[in-house]
Amino acid sequence: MKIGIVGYKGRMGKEIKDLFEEKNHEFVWGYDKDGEYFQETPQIIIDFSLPEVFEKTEDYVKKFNVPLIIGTTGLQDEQIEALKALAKDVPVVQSYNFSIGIQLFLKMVDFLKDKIDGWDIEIVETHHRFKKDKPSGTAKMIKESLDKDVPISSLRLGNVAGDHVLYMANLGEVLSISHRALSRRAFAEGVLKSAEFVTNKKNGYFTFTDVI
Ligand SMILES: NC(=O)C1=CN([C@@H]2O[C@H](COP(=O)(O)OP(=O)(O)OC[C@H]3O[C@@H](n4cnc5c(N)ncnc54)[C@H](OP(=O)(O)O)[C@@H]3O)[C@@H](O)[C@H]2O)C=CC1
Ligand SMILES: O=C(O)C1=N[C@H](C(=O)O)C[C@H](O)C1
Repeated sequence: MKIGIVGYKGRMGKEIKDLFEEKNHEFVWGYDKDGEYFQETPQIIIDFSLPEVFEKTEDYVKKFNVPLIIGTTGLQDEQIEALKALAKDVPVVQSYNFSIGIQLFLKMVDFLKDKIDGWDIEIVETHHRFKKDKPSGTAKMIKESLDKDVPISSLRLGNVAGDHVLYMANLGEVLSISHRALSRRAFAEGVLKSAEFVTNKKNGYFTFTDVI
């Protein structure tokens, strides 16, 4: 497929471009801080950038009338609503984490959440020093799936690709679930799966849970 990437010069943008090209897909369009790269109209747009770029992404998706895969974190509620509106016309896949491991993590949370009433529960996320948002989108997803207002601690250390730990403790024991992304490849592979997933869809709002 012919892909377009918003944030194509960034860490995730480059990882996604590399993986798609390894799989014989073609990078034909991009948008980044210094503007547009245009070789051809893309068949899909992938956005890993910043919430402030969202309106541009929205405009380009409408202009090209193509599916959107969006992994940018820190989106405002109105931007999620705008994505849902966009999904009436084109397929949209939105997730704050495109790794398989975090999907399994969320399933474990779903299994545990009504069994830990009265326990102390805390989320700790660790990311590279360049990450702009805090707490991570994934930590927010874990909190949301717990249906509880639990504290989140954020560490910004070196070049960590993405660690999330959920701690649960009563007076006698500590239980934890943890996930570590060893590189950004794990997220890029989820993006590729999502791009394949939307190829036969006309429209609709999906998360990565729907994809796997
Ligand atoms: N859902 C998931 O699985 C994952 C989500 N993410 C999220 O993806 C996003 C990108 O992460 P990452 O690649 O590490 O970040 P980067 O900062 O490396 O990439 C973002 C890119 O967007 C560019 N950019 C900044 N401002 C603008 C602008 N106004 N217009 C156009 N482009 C702009 C940046 O340029 P410049 O560098 O010059 O500022 C950069 O090239 C983040 O929100 C992150 O949390 C990350 C990993 C996995
Ligand atoms: O910015 C990152 O790097 C990451 N961001 C996502 C998040 O905020 O949860 C996903 C992953 O942990 C890497």
